[in-house]
Amino acid sequence: MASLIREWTGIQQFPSATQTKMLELLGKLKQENVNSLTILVMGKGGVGKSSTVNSIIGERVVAVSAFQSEGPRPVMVSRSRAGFTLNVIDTPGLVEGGYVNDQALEIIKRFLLNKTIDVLLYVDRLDAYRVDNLDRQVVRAITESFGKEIWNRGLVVLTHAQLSPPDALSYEDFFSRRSEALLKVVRMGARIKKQDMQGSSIPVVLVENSGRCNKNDCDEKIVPNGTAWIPNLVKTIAEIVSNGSKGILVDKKLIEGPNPNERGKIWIPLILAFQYFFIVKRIQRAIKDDIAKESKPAWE
Ligand SMILES: Nc1nc2c(ncn2[C@@H]2O[C@H](COP(=O)(O)OP(=O)(O)OP(=O)(O)O)[C@@H](O)[C@H]2O)c(=O)[nH]1
Repeated sequence: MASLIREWTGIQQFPSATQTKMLELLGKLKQENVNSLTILVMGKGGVGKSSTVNSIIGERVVAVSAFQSEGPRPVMVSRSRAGFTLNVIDTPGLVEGGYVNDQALEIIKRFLLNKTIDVLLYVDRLDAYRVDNLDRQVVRAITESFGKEIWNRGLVVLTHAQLSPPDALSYEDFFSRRSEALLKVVRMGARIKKQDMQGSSIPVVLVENSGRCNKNDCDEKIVPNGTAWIPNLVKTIAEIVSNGSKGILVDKKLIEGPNPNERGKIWIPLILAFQYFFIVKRIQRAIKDDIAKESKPAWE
């Protein structure tokens, strides 16, 4: 890949418990002959995509802003550690002025040309209470760009995970309702039936990018259910890579979609044969019959 690959020094910023788990997971992947991973991060604007990229890499590699981000994106950050290369691609928000930003999608697709997406992180916020038609359209746009199969390699990331649920709901209840609602939208937008999913359904992972994130005794950042979220996210990514589905190679054909001139070409000989046997032949026969019936021309 044409980007600059740097040593993954950010990993040393993690507490040692996290480092150990991460290196173990990378080791396992290497045992399965996976020496590099390309993770695509997508979602609406302001949901925490760039912050999540920074959290995974352990460095401030992409600009984060409470308002609309101005840093150039898509951008691919590549880091290598002990013979393993991690590529994370941050992308611009997919919604602009209440609509799916098709132009951003086009730019993302072209940026990905000849790359293989190993895992898609579809990012949204945990602290949102509704899903709407726009969410479905965003998922549909991703599906139309990369094919339904991308969701076999997809995982939903819910940021802002350190929240107190409203209406006396327990954290687990709130999380399961929010994830179910989002997964339903993803299945609808991707037009996938539950039974069509390879293996189990799309995993949902909690993320808290804030510096004020709670920590456990080992100094690891935890979400309110007690999970150390960085190793958990990496573990889920590793599970997706090993789930038996294939990564998505973004080639020219995928980017340009089916050639409209090719569409329906296969039917042309069939239609011609149908016309010949059922229309031309019939008319010919009718004319012949007509001639045979008439003894004297009508004009005489
Ligand atoms: N509390 C909290 N804030 C977060 C979290 N993730 C992101 N933020 C904040 O949300 C704002 C937007 O975050 P970004 O990472 O820039 O979001 P983005 O999806 O890349 O946004 P766009 O650049 O608009 O596409 C920033 O102010 C972040 O500090 C999180 O998990 N918890």
